[in-house]
Amino acid sequence: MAGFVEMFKLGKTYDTPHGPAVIVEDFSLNMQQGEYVCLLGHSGCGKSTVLTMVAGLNSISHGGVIIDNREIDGPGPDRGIVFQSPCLMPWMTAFENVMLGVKQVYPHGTRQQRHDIVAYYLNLVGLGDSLHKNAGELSQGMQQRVGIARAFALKPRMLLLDEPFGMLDSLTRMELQEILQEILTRDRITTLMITHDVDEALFMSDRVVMMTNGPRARVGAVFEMPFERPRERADVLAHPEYYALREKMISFLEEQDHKKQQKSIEELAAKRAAAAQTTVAS
Ligand SMILES: Nc1ncnc2c1ncn2[C@@H]1O[C@H](COP(=O)(O)OP(=O)(O)OP(=O)(O)O)[C@@H](O)[C@H]1O
Repeated sequence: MAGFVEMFKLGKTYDTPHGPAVIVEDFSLNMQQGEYVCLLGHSGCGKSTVLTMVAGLNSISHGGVIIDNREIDGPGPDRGIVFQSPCLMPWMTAFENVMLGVKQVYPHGTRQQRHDIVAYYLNLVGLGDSLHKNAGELSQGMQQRVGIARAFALKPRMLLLDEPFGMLDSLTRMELQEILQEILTRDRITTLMITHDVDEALFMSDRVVMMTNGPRARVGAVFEMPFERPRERADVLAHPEYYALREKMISFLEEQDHKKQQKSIEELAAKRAAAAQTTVAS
C-alpha cells in the first residue's frame, strides 16, 4: 500500500579512504499519514543516515523518498527536525529562537499571529515562565523543549527526531516523552524517531522498525504496537503484550550482535589463514 511517506529502496554509499562503503542498502518503508515510527538498531548501523536522507540533508545514493506524492530533492519546511542537541542561538531568548523559524514559515502573518504561535508552543512544552530567558542560560532539558517547540511551531508535515531525549536525565526524558505524545495525539504529524531505548520505542510509536547491522543495513523486522492512543505509561506497561514485544525486540538486537561477532571471528580466521599461507609460500 502506498504511504504518505515512501522510502523506496533507499541506499547510501559513503566515500572513505578505503574506498566506497555501502552503509544502507534497499531500505524500504512506507508510513501512513499521522503514523509514529521508531527506528531502532545498533550503534553505527545507519539510522541517522536514513533519517538525514529523508530530511534532505544527506544525498541519496540509490532509491528515493516520496512525501505526499512529491519526491524530495533537498531539505524543506515540510519536515521539522530535532536532533539530540537543539542547536539554539545562545544569545537569543527562547522566544526569539522559535520566532526565527516562524518568521520564515509565516512571512504574511501579522506580528500578533506570529507572537501567538511562538507563545502557544513554548507554553505547551512547559516554558511559559521562561519565554524571555536567554537560551544559553537554560538547562539541557529546557533547551530541548525549545527545540521541540520550534519544530512544532513551523507546522511541518513530517517530524524527524534523531534521539531527541538522548542527552536528558530519565525524569526529564519521561516528561518530554509525555509532552510529545500529547502534542502528537492532537496534531497527528507523521513522525520518524531514532532511539536506542526499547521502552521509549514501545511507549511512543505505532510501529517499531528494527534495522539490521551494517554494512548494507536494511529493515530487519517491523513490530506493530497494540496500545491505544491517547496513552498512559502505566496502561502501556500493564498491557498483556508489552513484555512479549519487548523481549522480541531485545532478541532481535542480540541476534544482530551475535551475527556481528560471528562475522568478526570469520574475518579474523580468514586473515590468519591468508597470513599462514603467505608464510608457507615464502
Ligand atoms: N560522512 C560519512 N562518511 C563516511 N562514513 C560515514 C559518514 N557518516 C556516517 N558514516 C558511517 O556510516 C555508518 C552509519 O552511521 P550513522 O550515523 O548513520 O549510524 P547510526 O545508526 O545513526 O549510529 P548511532 O546510533 O551511533 O548514532 C557508521 O559506520 C559511520 O561511521
